[in-house]
Amino acid sequence: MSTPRFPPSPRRPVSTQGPLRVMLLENIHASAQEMLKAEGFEVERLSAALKPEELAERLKGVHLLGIRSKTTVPEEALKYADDLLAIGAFCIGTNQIDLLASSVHGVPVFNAPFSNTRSVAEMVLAEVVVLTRQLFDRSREVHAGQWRKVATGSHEVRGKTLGIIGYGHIGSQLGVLAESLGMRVLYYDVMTKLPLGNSRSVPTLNALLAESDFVTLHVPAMASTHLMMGPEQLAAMKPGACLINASRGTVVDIPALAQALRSKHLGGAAVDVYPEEPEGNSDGFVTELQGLPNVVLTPHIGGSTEEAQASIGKEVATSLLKFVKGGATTGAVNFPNVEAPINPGTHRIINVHRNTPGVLRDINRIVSDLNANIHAQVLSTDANVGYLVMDLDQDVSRQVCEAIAGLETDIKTRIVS
Ligand SMILES: NC(=O)c1ccc[n+]([C@@H]2O[C@H](COP(=O)([O-])OP(=O)(O)OC[C@H]3O[C@@H](n4cnc5c(N)ncnc54)[C@H](O)[C@@H]3O)[C@@H](O)[C@H]2O)c1
Ligand SMILES: O=C(O)[C@H](O)COP(=O)(O)O
Repeated sequence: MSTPRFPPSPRRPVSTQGPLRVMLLENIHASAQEMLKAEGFEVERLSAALKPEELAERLKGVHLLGIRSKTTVPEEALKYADDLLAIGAFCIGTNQIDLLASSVHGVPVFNAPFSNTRSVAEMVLAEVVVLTRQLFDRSREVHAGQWRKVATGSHEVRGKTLGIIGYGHIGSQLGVLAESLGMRVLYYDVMTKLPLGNSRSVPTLNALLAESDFVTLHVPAMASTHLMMGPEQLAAMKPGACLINASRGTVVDIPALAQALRSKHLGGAAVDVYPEEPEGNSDGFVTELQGLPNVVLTPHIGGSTEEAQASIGKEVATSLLKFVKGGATTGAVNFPNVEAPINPGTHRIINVHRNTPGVLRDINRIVSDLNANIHAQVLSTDANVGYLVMDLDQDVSRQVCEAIAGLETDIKTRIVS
């Protein structure tokens, strides 16, 4: 766990006068833009990711940032983003964002934990059939005018074993779908998970690799999953088995996979995610897996369906709006979760501070010295920050807000009126 590096206290509330500025990157669905525009926000929507240096430059004056899996948000980019209120990750993974730095800069991160999971599960199931029938290779041959009608090496999926690594939202849905095709489903997870249908958990990764005709990865990118499928694990797979990775590119050792395919130890692979991916659609792409037989390569499209993207757009825009308008942090992945009902006729102060003893005492002293009446006050803390939502009489709220922002422990304070 790295040590938090708090930014210098701003000594002023975040200005939310005038329309809030929103920057949406990576072709985020128009549904998000429409919802945010309808609130009077100024929305800029770009089709590709930005490199960290450019992001840092363009974040100045931006209140809300929307990204997907390609935009890396390092601490450097947050340093000068004084007005940034929140980040929306319009996807599941949040490994591309420095979550600790975001938290200590007072910036909650919201994602969409479920909305594209069905799309991934459907694509992986299709790939199981495509790989076992070598459909891509046969199709490529016919496109090239070659007629090669063969049954050798082609199989039904009925009765075959699907091994799922990571039995979370995607893995468990995939298991149910695979059983409908008559597959036997095994899974390996570091957590105890309820087996759905007839699926069965196995105690170790090796046990799963030894029994599966298809191995599919559905784990998050984290230190413990980094290169979890390396030469040893690939060698432990059944001869002729196929590997599918639609999780994160860091999970599979690509040179080792290429070698296992070239040596014909594995019968095929479908790969959707790569250790390094291009920022946008106009960039070129090279991987060692290109040109290998029975290898399906897709450009990180597991969650890219119209249904999933429209739903993610609405889901994350809703979280951002609830945070901007009422300070709700429910679902934020790096922040204490607080949601307080709106008190009509009051002004709401939203404050993020360093979690050190005595901050609430200092804040309440300010309120008391200014003779303000508190209508509601909710505080929640985590190891690094405290998050306070407080409803006050309207006549003194601005003075209270200025005074709280002047505290040594202040990270980010604003008023919603
Ligand atoms: N290709 C795409 O477009 C696409 C789309 C959506 C999600 N994803 C990726 O898929 C990942 C999984 O998504 P999800 O919604 O199923 O996540 P989830 O959090 O619901 O499930 C992940 C599961 O992995 C398990 N796990 C963690 N470490 C493990 C380990 N070392 N070994 C075995 N199991 C482990 C967890 O306990 C959990 O059950 C996401 O984190 C994201 O990176 C990719
Ligand atoms: O984390 C995710 O949800 C997936 O990897 C999809 O990412 P994308 O929205 O960048 O396609």
